[in-house]
Amino acid sequence: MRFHVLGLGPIGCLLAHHLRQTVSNHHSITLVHKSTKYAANAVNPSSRVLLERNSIVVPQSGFQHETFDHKVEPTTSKTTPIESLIVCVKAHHTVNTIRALLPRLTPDTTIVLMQNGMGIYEALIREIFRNPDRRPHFVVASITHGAFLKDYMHVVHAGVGGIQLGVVPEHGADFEASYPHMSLADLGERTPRSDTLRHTVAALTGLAALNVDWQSFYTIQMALRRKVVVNAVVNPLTALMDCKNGAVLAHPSGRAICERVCLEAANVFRAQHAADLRDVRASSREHNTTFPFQLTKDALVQEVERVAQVTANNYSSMLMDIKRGRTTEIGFMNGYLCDLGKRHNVQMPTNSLLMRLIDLRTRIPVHL
Ligand SMILES: CC(C)(CO)C(=O)C(=O)O
Repeated sequence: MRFHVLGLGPIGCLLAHHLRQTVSNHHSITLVHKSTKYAANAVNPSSRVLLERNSIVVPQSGFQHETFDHKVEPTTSKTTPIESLIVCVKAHHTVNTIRALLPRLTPDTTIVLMQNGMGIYEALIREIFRNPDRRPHFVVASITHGAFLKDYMHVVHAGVGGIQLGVVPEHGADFEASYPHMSLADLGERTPRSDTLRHTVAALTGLAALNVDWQSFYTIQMALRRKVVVNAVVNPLTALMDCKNGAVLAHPSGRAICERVCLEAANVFRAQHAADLRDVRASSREHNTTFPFQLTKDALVQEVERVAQVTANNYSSMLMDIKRGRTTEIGFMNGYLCDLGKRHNVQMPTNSLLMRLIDLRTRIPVHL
């Protein structure tokens, strides 16, 4: 089996390190670097992926390296098909990077989406994998680990959380059939196509140190929706105020904004749930008719409070992006919620204002 890790930010390094530690050396793990400069340093025999926890640094070697630059086509020498692609690039780079790797992706490939935000899978389906019969398998994940890069390929695992992953249902296959007792046998009869999915799920769920759970797609969707709301509050507020996550809800104004974002999110999730119910009734499939409590405004506010507290000492990824002059993932956070609002005719004034403020913040160079 050939694993490729695309994007060597904190989560990419964390996963690559634990994968190499866990899976046998018969399986190759290739790190796909964003530029030749980084790849050239990485192929140096002394180069390692460094994982730091509680000030102890553990080096990990045994990787292959490739270059990837989302502005250029991959070179023709790198033509081997990719079996398992673990995508850890920023949400807004995903479509471009995957498009450039397209000659190496087949319907047998399994793609794991590990990013912050929502709407990435939908963008890939809309813009690249339009034909359902030629689509790779997709796995989506929600991650609650806290990690940051100290240096290139040196990740600090600052807060131990977990990874929940779910297989995106595709026509003809219901991967949730036996939930909650899912096993690899539920991934269908053994074919080259189902094997990449089976090996990917087995490898990821084997990463004990990262607390990886395989969940039903419904559970993952719920986790992702709750996480996107947390990000829609914490990320823009910390980026605008230049503060750590713990500070945003410490003042009544921050709490008031949080309440507004959560109310708008709960309203749009409710509208989406009602629309799903109408579709399901029309198709006479079974569906849970009750709106999930976890997506109500109060439950969302509680979740934002919980995460802001657990990650109180962290700098959000959006604040770091702004400090480094990089594009933020706001389009896949508040932007995702606003798009959902448009689709279901729900007003989203606070989310849309936060988007505009972040846009302004990235255009006006302020020295933080
Ligand atoms: C949960 C949170 C806010 C933790 O920092 C995060 O996911 C991010 O920074 O993007």
